[in-house]
Amino acid sequence: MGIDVRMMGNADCTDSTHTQLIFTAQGVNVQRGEFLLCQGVDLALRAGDVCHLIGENGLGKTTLILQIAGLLPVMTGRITCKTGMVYVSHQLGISSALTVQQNLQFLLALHGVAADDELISMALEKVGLDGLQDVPAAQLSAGQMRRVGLAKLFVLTPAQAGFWLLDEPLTALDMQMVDLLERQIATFAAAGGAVLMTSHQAINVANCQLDLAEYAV
Ligand SMILES: Nc1ncnc2c1ncn2[C@@H]1O[C@H](COP(=O)(O)OP(=O)(O)OP(=O)(O)O)[C@@H](O)[C@H]1O
Repeated sequence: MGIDVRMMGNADCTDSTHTQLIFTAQGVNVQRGEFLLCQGVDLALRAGDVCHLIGENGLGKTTLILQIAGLLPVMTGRITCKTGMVYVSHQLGISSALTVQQNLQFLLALHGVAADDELISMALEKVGLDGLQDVPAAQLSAGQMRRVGLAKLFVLTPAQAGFWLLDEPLTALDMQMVDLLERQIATFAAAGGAVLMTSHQAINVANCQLDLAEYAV
């Protein structure tokens, strides 16, 4: 991949080649309602950073991602993001009633991007869904469903959304797609984007990691 893997301190990926600060979490408590999972999480990501969020099952990785995405409240601490955000999760966002093409049109519309058929065709081809654009998502395999969500990452530019928040993006993907996605992440980071992603697999393109175990209560 031509990318250095540098496992560095949790709080700040300061070795990034870019200096522009994109995302910060300061003293954030990871919690579901009253149930506190992790305390005082700090993270600073600059343009070019790809951060691997790790921790054992149930520690709160998805919960923190949902808090960052604004889908769960941040009761303690502060999160700032200086750019548009793309959130990809295996649980949310794809409607089984809509076709592949309609789903992607909808996902792009959420980011204020016009449904350009040529752009969508290009993205679907990239993620190996060409020919399936008129198929209802209900008829897709788990891996194909994942690819619909990931197609967003092949359409939006860092200028449109410079922060990617990816929850288990590699789950259910074959090795070829994992390789393609890692290359896309590396390209995005090199173009000035920043990424925070969970995965129980190693991520070759990560340059830092956030270990939630260090903040567990
Ligand atoms: N919808 C929910 N309502 C209430 N509690 C939940 C809900 N989803 C998860 N939890 C609880 O919150 C805790 C953290 O879950 P979370 O999904 O954030 O963990 P995780 O680190 O992402 O785990 P995994 O590696 O298994 O995906 C768990 O103890 C879980 O029981």
